[in-house]
Amino acid sequence: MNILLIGSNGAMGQAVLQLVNRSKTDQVVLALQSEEETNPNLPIFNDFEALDAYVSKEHPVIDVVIDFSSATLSESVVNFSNKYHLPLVLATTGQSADVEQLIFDTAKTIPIINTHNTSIGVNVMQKALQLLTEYLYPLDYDIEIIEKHHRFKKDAPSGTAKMLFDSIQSQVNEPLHIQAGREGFYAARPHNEVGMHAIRSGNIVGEHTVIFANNNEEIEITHRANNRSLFAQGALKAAAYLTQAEPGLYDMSDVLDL
Ligand SMILES: NC(=O)C1=CN([C@@H]2O[C@H](COP(=O)(O)OP(=O)(O)OC[C@H]3O[C@@H](n4cnc5c(N)ncnc54)[C@H](OP(=O)(O)O)[C@@H]3O)[C@@H](O)[C@H]2O)C=CC1
Ligand SMILES: O=C(O)C1=N[C@H](C(=O)O)C[C@H](O)C1
Repeated sequence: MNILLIGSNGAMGQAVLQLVNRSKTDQVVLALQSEEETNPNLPIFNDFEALDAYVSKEHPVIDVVIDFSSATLSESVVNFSNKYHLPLVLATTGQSADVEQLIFDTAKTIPIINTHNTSIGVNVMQKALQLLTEYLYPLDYDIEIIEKHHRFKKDAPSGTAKMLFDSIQSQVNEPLHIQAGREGFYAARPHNEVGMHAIRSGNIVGEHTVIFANNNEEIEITHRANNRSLFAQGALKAAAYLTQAEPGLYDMSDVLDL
C-alpha cells in the first residue's frame, strides 16, 4: 500500500513509520507534519495547500490516507481525501459534532474508518462491556469510566472513553448522562449517570478502566496499552481493509471481523 501519513512527526506518526519501514509491501509515500523536515526519500509537507499543489501536479500513486494528528486538521483531512477519492483511516480523536457530521456525509463517496482506538483489545473490550451492561445495569450497578494518558495528550476525555460509553449506552434503553469528574457536594449519584475521569501523568501510553459496582461487589475491566505499536498495527490493518472497500463508514469491528 502507498500511504499518505498525516501527523508523521508525532508519537503515533513515528510508530506507523517504524512499522511500515519493516514492511515489504507498504510504504509511506507522502507525509504531512508541522515540523519542517527534508527527507530525500519522502516528500514532507507542512500544510494542505502545499500538499494539494504537489498532488494535483505530480499525481503520485496514493492508496490510502492514515491520520494521527490533531482534530484541528480533521476537516482538511476529510476534504482532501474526498477530493482525490482516497480511502481514509481517521484515527485522530477530539472532533467536533460538525466534523463528525462531515465525516458521516463524506463516507457516502469514499470509504472511511473513524475510530478512536485501533487496538484489538479495546475493540473486543467493547463487546465485553455490552454483555456486562446488559446484565448489570438493570440490576442497579453503577458504571464509571477512568482513562489514563501521558502528560502530552491534548483532548479529554479520550476518544476511547467516549467509544466505551457509546458501547454501554447501546445496551441501555434510557439516556445515560456523562458526569465529567466530580468536585464539591452531591446528592447520591443517579443510576443513569456514568462518571468519566481523565488522568494525565508522565508517560502512560493509554489505559481504560470501566467499573460496575453495587453494594456487594465490583467488576473492573481494564485495557492497558504497553506501547504504541498496537495502534499502528491496527491502523495498517484498517488501511488494508479500506483499499478493498466500497464507500461507507466502517469501524474496527468490520476490520477485525468481531
Ligand atoms: N485511534 C487510535 O487508536 C489512536 C489515536 N490517537 C490519536 O491520534 C492523535 C495523535 O496522537 P499522538 O501522535 O500521540 O499526538 P502527537 O501530538 O505526538 O502528534 C500529533 C502530530 O500532528 C501534528 N500536527 C498537529 N497540528 C498540526 C497542523 N496544524 N499541521 C501539521 N501537523 C500538525 C503535530 O505536530 P506538533 O507536535 O508540531 O503540533 C504532531 O506531530 C491524537 O488525536 C490521539 O488521541 C493516538 C493513539 C491511538
Ligand atoms: O492520545 C493518545 O495517546 C491516545 N489517544 C486515543 C484516545 O483518545 O482514546 C487512543 C489511545 O488511548 C491513545
